[in-house]
Amino acid sequence: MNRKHVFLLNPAAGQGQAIGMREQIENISQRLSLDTEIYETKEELDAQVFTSQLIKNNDVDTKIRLYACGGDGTANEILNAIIGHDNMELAVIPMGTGNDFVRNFGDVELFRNLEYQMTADTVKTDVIRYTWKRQGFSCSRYCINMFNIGFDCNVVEMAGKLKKKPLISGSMAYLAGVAAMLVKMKGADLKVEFEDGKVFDGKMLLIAIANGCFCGGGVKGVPKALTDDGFMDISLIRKCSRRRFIQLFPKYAKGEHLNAKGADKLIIYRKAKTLKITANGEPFTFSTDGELTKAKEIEFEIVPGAVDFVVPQQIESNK
Ligand SMILES: Nc1ncnc2c1ncn2[C@@H]1O[C@H](COP(=O)(O)OP(=O)(O)OP(=O)(O)O)[C@@H](O)[C@H]1O
Repeated sequence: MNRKHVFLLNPAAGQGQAIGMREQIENISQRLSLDTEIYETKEELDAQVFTSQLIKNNDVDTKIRLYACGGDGTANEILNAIIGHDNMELAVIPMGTGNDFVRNFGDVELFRNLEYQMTADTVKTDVIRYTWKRQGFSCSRYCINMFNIGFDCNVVEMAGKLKKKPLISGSMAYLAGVAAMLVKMKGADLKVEFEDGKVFDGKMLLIAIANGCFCGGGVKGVPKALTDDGFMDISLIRKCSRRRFIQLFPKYAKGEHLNAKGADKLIIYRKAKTLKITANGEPFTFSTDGELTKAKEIEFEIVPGAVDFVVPQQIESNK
């Protein structure tokens, strides 16, 4: 089978570092005699549109490795084009702000090594399908890393606004977003229906529905999530005082909050294959792999082993 390597560079991700990769990609491709194409995304959803077109024009004997050179948002767009198609592999070169999905596979720096990426094997990775109504029509899309609603989602929203200001980097914007949201402590008011019939109905600080553990640039908010166990992990933190959450936050960031004192009363943590969330009132904002949407009701379902994901390993040097 033939093999092609297609790099999608997102100039809007992180600090725009993806654009600087062009020369390095060309040099390595030449040295390893690889069939390579480079494409610079032009706008939101362009990575998905370009990939769909590529799949349409592909012959059945060519395997394509697609490299999301950006953050989780770029990877999400490629995922939504390749899902259900044979001979497609997803690689992520972390050049975004948070780069949270690759953190599930160890050293982020390994993912920045192009040669490792171009020669690595893939692993089967689960994804989460979600269905919601847009202008009366039912839509389904896929998430590779995490959904956030409430506190974490509000931080993403605030950080997105701050990032546009001059001299504020992505990580600074995220920290400022956390600070702003600690002042507001705005959560969400939702009905959460678990697959075993249990229901949580009311105000909460946040809920995360996760395939991977990390959000917000390394915050290990859903610490038991595994990308290949056939389950999504659901972490719900009940409404609590600012003081209580500030106490908990250092543990939350490190993924040590589930064993903290009083955590059993504050946190509902479950593994599940399906889940339904409905707004008690106005539609709520949710973040999918860091991108924001509004919905009144969403249904989630795990799709086990849906993607061949490239996991680079250190290559032993001969020197
Ligand atoms: N040329 C472009 N101009 C503006 N936006 C673009 C362009 N190309 C892609 N995008 C959009 O940029 C957005 C951000 O990309 P991405 O999520 O990969 O980076 P990030 O937000 O810095 O990283 P992370 O999600 O890991 O924090 C995506 O919504 C994508 O659709």
